[in-house]
Amino acid sequence: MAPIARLDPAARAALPGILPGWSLIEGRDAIRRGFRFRDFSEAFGFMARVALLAEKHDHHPEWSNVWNRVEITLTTHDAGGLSERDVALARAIDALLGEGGG
Ligand SMILES: C[C@H](O)[C@H](O)[C@H]1CNC2=NC(N)=NC(=O)C2=N1
Repeated sequence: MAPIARLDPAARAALPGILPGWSLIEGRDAIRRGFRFRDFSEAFGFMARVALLAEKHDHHPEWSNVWNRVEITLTTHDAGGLSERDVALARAIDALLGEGGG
């Protein structure tokens, strides 16, 4: 299997424009976004939908949930940092919420 390429500097610089809701994590080649819902049921429903997306992408989040909050961190373990897989999954997650348009 071909190795997964990490994002090059130009792709990295473009991230804020492509994924405005996501932030680069200090000291780690990863992006993070926090989500807040009405209650646990809505948060967990969102997580279930993200889980299906993750399986479809064969790319899986690091995440946590506290009642109505979900925090998702994306990085590519097989690449040792950010790759296009993270960008694709982040965009798909944003699209679940009706954001990002394409
Ligand atoms: C074998 C399988 O395709 C890999 O282990 C996938 C699974 N999900 C993954 N998810 C993430 N976030 N990074 C990976 O490198 C990764 N690799």
